[in-house]
Amino acid sequence: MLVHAHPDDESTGTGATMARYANEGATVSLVTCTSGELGEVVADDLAHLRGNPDALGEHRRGEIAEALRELGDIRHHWLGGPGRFRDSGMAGEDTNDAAECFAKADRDDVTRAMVEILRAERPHVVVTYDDTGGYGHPDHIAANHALMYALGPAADPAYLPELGEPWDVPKVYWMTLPRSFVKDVQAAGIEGFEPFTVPDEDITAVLDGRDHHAKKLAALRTYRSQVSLDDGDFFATLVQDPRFAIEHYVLVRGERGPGSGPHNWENDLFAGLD
Ligand SMILES: CC(=O)N[C@H]1[C@@H](O[C@@H]2[C@H](O)[C@H](O)[C@@H](O)[C@H](O)[C@H]2O)O[C@H](CO)[C@@H](O)[C@@H]1O
Ligand SMILES: [Zn+2]
Repeated sequence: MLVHAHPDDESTGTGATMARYANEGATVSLVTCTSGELGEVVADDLAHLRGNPDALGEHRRGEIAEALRELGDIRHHWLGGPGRFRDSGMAGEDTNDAAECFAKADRDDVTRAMVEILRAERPHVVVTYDDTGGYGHPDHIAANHALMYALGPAADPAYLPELGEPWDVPKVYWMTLPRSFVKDVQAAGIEGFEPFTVPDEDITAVLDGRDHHAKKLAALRTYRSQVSLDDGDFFATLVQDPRFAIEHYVLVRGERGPGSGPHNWENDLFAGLD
């Protein structure tokens, strides 16, 4: 199970991982916390969505449905239901304080909604952002908190038993990028990734999803409101590189399974589970 903040985050950060496990017949579920109502609309033929959060949210809900079909058989949940928690906007924007935004949502409401999904899906592995949200977006940080604060209650038989049988998630990973990745892409002229990386020795798992790079690209292409892969900017250049389908994780809960290479990286998130 993967927990992401906005439509398109799942494909950008973990699309190849999702495609690999869906291809292998594993049960892959996704929790998206907001519909991304405040995103910048990059496609001029979608200009009518600019300044119309409800319309953009509805449009992005359609985009993610199409994107997930490109990745494989993915079970999709909106945290609290579609539109329940709304996009908080980029860090520092006034919208970060809007009553209905995800970053300001009531902790009990968020935990209840996440526990309901955790107990329904009973995932052996859960993936989300690190506690910086990857790049500091309030909704990404809130998504990390939504999962991490729900792990205890989900496993507690005394917590809202009406939400289902308790479930203790065996393994949790946070997504990240190794510092070596930056050196690789800098050689290709792609700058700006350094702040979002960790030392290679801090990585615990690497999923080489290059066999699924095409699916990751196809999923990203469905997000026309947010992503243009043909404008030659650094992101468009990055995603075309097959190395973009190599996805890296740090284990933050559970036992590390067998690995390989100089840092003994796991190459399977289910490593060590029976
Ligand atoms: C990848 C991601 O998390 N995107 C978020 C982010 O989008 C950025 C935002 O629209 C900003 O104004 C742009 O300049 C930047 O290029 C975008 O990546 O924040 C949005 C608002 O919270 C969110 O909807 C989008 O999914
Ligand atoms: Zn996001």
